[in-house]
Amino acid sequence: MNHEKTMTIARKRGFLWSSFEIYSGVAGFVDYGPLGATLKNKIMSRWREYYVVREGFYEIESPTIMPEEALKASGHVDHFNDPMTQCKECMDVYRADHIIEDATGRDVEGLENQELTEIISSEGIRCPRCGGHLTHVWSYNLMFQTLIGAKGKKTGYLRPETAQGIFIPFKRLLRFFRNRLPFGVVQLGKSYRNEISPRQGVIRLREFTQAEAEIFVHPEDKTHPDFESVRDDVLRLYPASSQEEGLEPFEITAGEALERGIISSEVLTYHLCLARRFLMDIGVPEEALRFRQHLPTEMAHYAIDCWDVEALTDAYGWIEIIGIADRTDYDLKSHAEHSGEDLRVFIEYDEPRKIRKRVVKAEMGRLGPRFRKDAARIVEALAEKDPEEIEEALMKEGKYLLELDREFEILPDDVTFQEVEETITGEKVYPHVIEPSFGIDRIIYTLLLHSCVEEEDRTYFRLPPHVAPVEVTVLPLVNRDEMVDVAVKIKRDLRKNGFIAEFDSSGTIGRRYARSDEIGVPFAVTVDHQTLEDGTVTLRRRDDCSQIRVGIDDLKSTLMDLIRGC
Ligand SMILES: Nc1ncnc2c1ncn2[C@@H]1O[C@H](COP(=O)(O)OP(=O)(O)OP(=O)(O)O)[C@@H](O)[C@H]1O
Repeated sequence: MNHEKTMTIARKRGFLWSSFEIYSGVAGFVDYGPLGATLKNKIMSRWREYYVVREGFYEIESPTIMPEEALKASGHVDHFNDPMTQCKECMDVYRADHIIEDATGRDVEGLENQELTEIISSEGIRCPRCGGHLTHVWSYNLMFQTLIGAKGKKTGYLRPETAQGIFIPFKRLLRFFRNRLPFGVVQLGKSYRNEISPRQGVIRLREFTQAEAEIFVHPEDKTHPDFESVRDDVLRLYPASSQEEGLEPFEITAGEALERGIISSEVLTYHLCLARRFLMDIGVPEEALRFRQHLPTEMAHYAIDCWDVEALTDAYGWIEIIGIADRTDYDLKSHAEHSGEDLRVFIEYDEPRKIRKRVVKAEMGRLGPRFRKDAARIVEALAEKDPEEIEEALMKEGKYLLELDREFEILPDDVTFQEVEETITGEKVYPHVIEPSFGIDRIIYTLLLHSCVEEEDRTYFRLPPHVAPVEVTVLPLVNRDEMVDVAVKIKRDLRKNGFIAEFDSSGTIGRRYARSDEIGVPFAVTVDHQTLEDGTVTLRRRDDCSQIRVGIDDLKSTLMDLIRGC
């Protein structure tokens, strides 16, 4: 369906509104109206059902404001930038890569600012609004900065992604999962990015909702215990090589994509399949989806493999709605380095292993008299050090400086080096992280766009019953008191039993059906003359307008099967 028509209905019927409208609005913010908020909650509940209930991951909730140190460690303070340019005449700002892509059709993601500046100049690209000249390109950090505390001495940022809130308490999470890999943790919530020119409505917001899973796996074991259940799923893939050669996406089973090495690991392939299943479950048609692999120029240097789930839109072409990446050990390693905490996991071997290693032995007879009360801790610290480092310093410099709370000078005769055999039971490793990162707002946009159906005499959202914001409308055939009373009672009874039911008695029955259809209500119950005689009602399906008669007493169980059975 077409963007304009879908958005008109979405606005009119209370799904999505521009925020702060009475104050002229602010780009990049959106209000979910009553139906939009219910739809969003249902989609998020469904997501939880997939990832928390079925996959067995656990959900956590961390603050949306984060201290600078944490985002410095994650790389966001220094690198979470977009290339920006400004019109010298009207002062409007633009994302340089987007403006070039729009003007030339070239994909320039990953190019340096200098290269972008040169393209703008050589292609004669001007301000799309007023035709003015554009400035050189510079890096603009996307995070919203704030000050923490009454004296405002500590710099903080609104989180640009929910993921970091999972990496930071990793040690506690590891203990919660009894020090065993693999395990998965999810977080759903708001993220904030001060996007340069959010002109694309709900798909480029400054405040948006993410649902992210961080799955911690052994770096040498990227299998998935349930891979067989998705092996035959068919994925539409657009690998980097096909993009580079100008080829089209193609369909392939998950099993074959893995065997041919198109997707780097079993666990990553499994998560591509799971994302596809989830999207189809909530009503996004398969034809509107493809999996596009990141090109080497756009992939983060630390990642092994990244795939964007993209959805087709008439207004914006293919848009990324989910990113699924193998982020290796990058995040945990950098948080470990910046915080000084050991964020590795001890992996026990199946069988203990014997190893030979070189150790340093301190000569207490020499160190004792010289360092007295400090001698014991010096001996302990030396045993922890890398013997090669000490040996090299002693050979080259004639001394080794041991840094504790102060410096201690160790001389060649203070230590000896020995080869010993040791039995070790395991080793410490940084887990690798598989990250499916869902943008809930873009998914809702895609769902509304693709479920909006225009037929001869009606336009409606064909939302699956389990995600439709209103599940059933109860209507009296005509506005006679007896029928209205029964209809109101049925609606109340359905609400008490957990159904989202509405009552509608305004206009003709045709208008009521049309209104109910338009917002995607999958079922309508009509109280008519026969109801008053035999206690049955008509149950009408939105999609094909077919009707069946059901006893009022059976209505709940029938609806339960129809809605929850999906
Ligand atoms: N400004 C935004 N508005 C709405 N959703 C967003 C926005 N930025 C990211 N998302 C959503 O969060 C998901 C994961 O975030 P990620 O950091 O991978 O996005 P991204 O690659 O930076 O997106 P883009 O390249 O479109 O800016 C995206 O797939 C998208 O659905």
